[in-house]
Amino acid sequence: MFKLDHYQLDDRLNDITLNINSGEKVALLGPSGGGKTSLLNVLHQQCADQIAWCPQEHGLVEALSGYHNMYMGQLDQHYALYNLANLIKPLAKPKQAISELSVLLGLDPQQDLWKSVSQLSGGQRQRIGIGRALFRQQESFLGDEPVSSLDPVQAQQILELILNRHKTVILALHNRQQALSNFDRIIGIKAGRIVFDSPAKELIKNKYQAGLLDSLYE
Ligand SMILES: Nc1ncnc2c1ncn2[C@@H]1O[C@H](COP(=O)(O)OP(=O)(O)OP(=O)(O)O)[C@@H](O)[C@H]1O
Repeated sequence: MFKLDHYQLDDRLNDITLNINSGEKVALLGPSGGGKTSLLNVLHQQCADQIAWCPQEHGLVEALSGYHNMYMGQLDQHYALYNLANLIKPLAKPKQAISELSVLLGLDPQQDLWKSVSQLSGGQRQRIGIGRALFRQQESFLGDEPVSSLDPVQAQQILELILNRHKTVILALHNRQQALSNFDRIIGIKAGRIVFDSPAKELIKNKYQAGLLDSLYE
């Protein structure tokens, strides 16, 4: 589904060979500046219109409400006139769907959805960005540290929501434990190279493999 063969991107990514199949749940781990975002961007570009995409910089429109920012996830799936009508007065169907989604994200559908996003906290904005990606309703979700601003309980709930709603998930994460306990496959990236690509269970039970994970951050 996602395939790279000795891929090079200036000095950001070096000799990346990678195959991620439909149905895989993959976490990208590595130090800051290691290349996780660069890799996600390249994978996203391979089939952008079929992906629920949650970048680190959410690119929310500050002046618009949380509702309208979440709706943007489906902007390319509707006619311009439908989008315009919904901008002027939220339409019943997306309003219902986005309200339900906001509850699952721990947002108040009466309050938080209707403030302009410039009035929301960092964690609330992050959840609006996740909501926009979820609202795309695609089989694959790609996200760059999507739960980094959330408390551990909420982060876990939202990770599960993302994992349960998508067949294929690829997330860059900073939290090793979140990666090991929720994902099947872990890819370690450092200085633009893949340092290891391993089943999570091997990293947990095999001492040599666990050492690889430690060395990623040394
Ligand atoms: N647009 C760009 N043009 C050139 N180099 C870039 C660009 N964006 C990032 N880089 C460089 O590429 C390298 C990898 O950055 P990248 O953002 O992919 O890492 P990361 O693992 O996602 O880091 P973080 O965890 O801090 O988000 C870094 O050295 C960074 O300075």
